Amino acid sequence: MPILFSNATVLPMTASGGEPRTFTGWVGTDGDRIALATASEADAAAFRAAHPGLREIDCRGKLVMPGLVNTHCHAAMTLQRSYADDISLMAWLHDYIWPFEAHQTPDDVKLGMTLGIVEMLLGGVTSFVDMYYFEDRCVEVAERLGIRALLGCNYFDTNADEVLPRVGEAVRLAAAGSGRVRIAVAPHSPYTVSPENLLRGKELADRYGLHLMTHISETQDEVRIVREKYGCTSVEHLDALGLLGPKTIGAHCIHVTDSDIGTLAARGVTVSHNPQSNMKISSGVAPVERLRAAGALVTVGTDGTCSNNDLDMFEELRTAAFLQKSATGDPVALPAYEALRLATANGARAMGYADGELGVIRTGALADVIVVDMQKPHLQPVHDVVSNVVYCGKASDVETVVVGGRIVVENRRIGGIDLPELYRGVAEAVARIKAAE
Ligand SMILES: CSC[C@H]1O[C@@H](n2cnc3c(O)ncnc32)[C@H](O)[C@@H]1O
Ligand SMILES: [Zn+2]
Repeated sequence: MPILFSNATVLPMTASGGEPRTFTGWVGTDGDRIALATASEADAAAFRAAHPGLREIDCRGKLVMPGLVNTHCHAAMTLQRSYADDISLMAWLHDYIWPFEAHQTPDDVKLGMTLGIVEMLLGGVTSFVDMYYFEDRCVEVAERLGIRALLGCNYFDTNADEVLPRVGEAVRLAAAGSGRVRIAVAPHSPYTVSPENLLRGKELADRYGLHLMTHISETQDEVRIVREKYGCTSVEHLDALGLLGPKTIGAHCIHVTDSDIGTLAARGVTVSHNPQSNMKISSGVAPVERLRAAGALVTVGTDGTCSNNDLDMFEELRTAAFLQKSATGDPVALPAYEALRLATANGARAMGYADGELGVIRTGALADVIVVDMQKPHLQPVHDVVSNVVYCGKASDVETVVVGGRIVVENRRIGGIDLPELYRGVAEAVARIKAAE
């Protein structure tokens, strides 16, 4: 059903160039696309007349903007939220996360993924990039809840023979759905996956035309391990193997040399910056401003809820901006509009959408749109709407969410989801997994 958002403050965003002006007006959808973005009441009236039976949503005092794109996540790790805090990445993985994950069933992952997607949708995330296991369950949940997703089949050396032969099947499963959910190949990292298995993943990605995603240069420990094994940096290692290209998404990229930065930019790699996870695990600060200056495509992700510990992208992009200002000693670093662009238009590009096709509000773009209620104490007054969104916004300010022209959240409710039942199921699964450890 076509939708008309009326009397809204509209923040269109742009894929490149300067800031477009916000305007007061109307945004209309038809099918999965935006069919109207106008300040003209006459155009809105014509749209109404041409679309009898449309759903009109009064957005007085509200902001209509593109949905947020989370480019690095392990959504099913909601099961491990606050399970292992205040320790280093290596101890966290070896002593807590991997033992916990060893006892998870596909249905547990389905529950964790459901909780993660519910949290993201309610917080205005309309697209996400994920790396985890049991992709068939993840495809099923993403399709059911209506979010847009790029789901990476994660593997290590230990399970490459099990995961890689299933990639083709996952691709076919996703292709049979709505088109909003796609599959990617996801070797865990250059320190846990051998060159041979990295190349097997790359071969599959090329064969099916898929994205490839991995963790890159996340900690000093990684840098040391990779240098000891291969005599070079993680970026040099992956580049020598031919793994870096425009369809590669590298999470973190913290401990990178000037030459690595040049390589990431030259190859067109997406760098998913995950500031809260990096701060919490004390991994370091990614050189976002230097990456941007070199021309790299930088985006924002939350990482999993065991290292964050939530999936609030408003918080995340605020942290991204604050962290660059703090780390560089320059208050001008990563200004509000640029931070928001990382989490909208840049994220869309990272997922393979053409500039202007997603992550912006313009006629012809995919209709992934959110309505933010600005009638909140922390969002008033509005000297600058972008500043308010980036520096004051919260996931809980999102009222309505539309993905591909379909309403998936309305008045902060997701149809067909019984939240108390979901929380009970999650608690039971977690209790069983912990008892088995
Ligand atoms: C790649 S998902 C599968 C695998 O990776 C683990 N993991 C989650 N977050 C991180 C991170 O920030 N760095 C390294 N590994 C991570 C996750 O628990 C799964 O085992
Ligand atoms: Zn991660």
